[in-house]
Amino acid sequence: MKLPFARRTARTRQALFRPVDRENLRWLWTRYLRTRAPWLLLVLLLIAGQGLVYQQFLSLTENGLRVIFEEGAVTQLARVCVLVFVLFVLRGVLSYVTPRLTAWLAANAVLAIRKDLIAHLLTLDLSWFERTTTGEIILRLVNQAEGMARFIGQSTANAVRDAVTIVIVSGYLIWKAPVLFTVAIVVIPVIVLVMQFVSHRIKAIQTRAQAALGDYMTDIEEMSNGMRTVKIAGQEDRERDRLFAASTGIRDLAVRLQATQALAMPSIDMVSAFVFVLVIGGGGYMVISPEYAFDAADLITFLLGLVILFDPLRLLAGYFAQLQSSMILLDGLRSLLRETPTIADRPGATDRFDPAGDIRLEGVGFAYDPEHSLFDDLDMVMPGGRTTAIVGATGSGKTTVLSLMTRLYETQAGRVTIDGIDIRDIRVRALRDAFSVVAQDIVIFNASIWENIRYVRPDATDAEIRAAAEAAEIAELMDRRGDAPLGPKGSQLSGGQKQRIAIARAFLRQAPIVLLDEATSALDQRTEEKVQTALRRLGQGRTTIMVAHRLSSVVGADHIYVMDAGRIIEEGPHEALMAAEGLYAAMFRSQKQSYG
Ligand SMILES: Nc1ncnc2c1ncn2[C@@H]1O[C@H](COP(=O)(O)OP(=O)(O)OP(=O)(O)O)[C@@H](O)[C@H]1O
Repeated sequence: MKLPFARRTARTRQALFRPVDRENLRWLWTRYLRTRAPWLLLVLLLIAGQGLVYQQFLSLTENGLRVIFEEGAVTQLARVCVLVFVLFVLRGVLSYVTPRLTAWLAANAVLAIRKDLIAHLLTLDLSWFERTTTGEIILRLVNQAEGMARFIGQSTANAVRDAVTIVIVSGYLIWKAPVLFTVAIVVIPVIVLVMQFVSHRIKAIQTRAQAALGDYMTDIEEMSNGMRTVKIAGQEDRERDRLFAASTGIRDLAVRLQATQALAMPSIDMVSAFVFVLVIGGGGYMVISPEYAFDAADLITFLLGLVILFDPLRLLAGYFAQLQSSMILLDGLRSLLRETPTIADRPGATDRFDPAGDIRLEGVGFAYDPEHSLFDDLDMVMPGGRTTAIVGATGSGKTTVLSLMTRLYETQAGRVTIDGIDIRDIRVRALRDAFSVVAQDIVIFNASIWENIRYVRPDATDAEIRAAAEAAEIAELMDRRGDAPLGPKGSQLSGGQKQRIAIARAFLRQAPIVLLDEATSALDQRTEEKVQTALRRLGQGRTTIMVAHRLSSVVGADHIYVMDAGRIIEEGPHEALMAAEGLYAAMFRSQKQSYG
């Protein structure tokens, strides 16, 4: 019978503070709190002051009672009353100053945590962002950081205050009546067991509650981003039901969490009632019995002491219950910081390379998902200063080639070189500075066209921005809209207008290598022709790599690669490919027939 119980206790005891919790707390302390140690010490002193106020109060009350019971001098009674009043004013002052100080300390610590999280987040690989939902990110940066502020600040300060009060008042009671106090604390093991049970459950519920909240935020983000599709497909009801279900899930978990946390306090209440019965009985007997030097004033003071202990004990129990939730939040924050970027500067990485040199893919192997490789042994050469085009069926890997060159993804075999230098030996910042990219997924911020173009080169002059806008055929719209923001994600612009902003950015950036991924696909034929001419001008003397479905736009390229399912199936200049009568020639003819 004994063994299973012992095992169970060992397991639950481990659950109260898991090794990871201890490690996380140590991290929180060394990284964010230790430097603030002098302030924390001051807080502790203020808190200890509050605890001492209670002890003094008890001692004064005892004196006051003696005056009443024994001597009956009114002046002495008045003195006691004044002192009690002064004590409570002092406590009032302390309980105003302490939270102000703790709130300030906590807010600063959380600001430091938030800054670290944001800075770390921006170092993570693109692939991490493609795996992680927006909800999970917001959850950490907003909710969990906020929760940490509460944990570090007010709740911990209060808990320390309560603990100090308990220690000081208990110390006083032990000194006054050790036997009676021993009777009172026999119930402590019961409290410990209840707390272990509660904390174990809270951790499990809080983990699920955090996941549910993250999913809910992701659902909201998806719904609001996809509103156009939702409305056209008439799926408002479905979205509503999805969000209702997610909200209901959160409600259920919140109720369960509160219910479990709330278990802590009534358990203390029940136990306290038992303690009072013991103390009134035992203490009363001691007063009545002549064997003990224990009078009515002693008993009343002791009972008052217990009453004073009662509230901090309840609050402390509540705090321990909350602490378990905070451990889950802390681990959530920590888990983000534990993510390490794989694409980072190698030791000794260089800034020195000639971006105008040839770009080569040598025996490149790559897979997004380990089960399905996309490239097995891919070789490509994009000569410096020339225009290379990559064409082929959708999903054949064209955009991925560009992603590997800019190190948004890392090759898993072989290497990519620029001017003969492995791009992994080049500093990531220096490598990316060498590229201007007009990608398929154009990011437009909710600012003016002007500001949107400037984004890629904040130090550009007004004249440079205007020239870029003119080259991209967007200057007229830019003037017309003035400072008006473009709506979230540029929702007030057409696809072609967004594309022209992206092209203007490429003009403004003036980087030595230009990557154009379906750069003009959304433009009408006349605008496309104008922009293409401008792009040819931009590409002069620069290495240009263009991905296009519309083959008419790659006719002028120096070299064309035709891709299929991650392999190069044909290559050469337009004329040679036409003469070869292969896939390219067939595609070109069929497009010519369709578009004229
Ligand atoms: N981030 C990603 N995670 C997982 N798989 C991806 C990712 N990006 C692309 N893929 C897959 O890799 C393959 C190649 O994609 P890629 O975007 O390179 O093709 P593409 O030739 O540029 O296509 P398109 O002409 O349609 O733009 C596709 O099968 C695609 O589903």
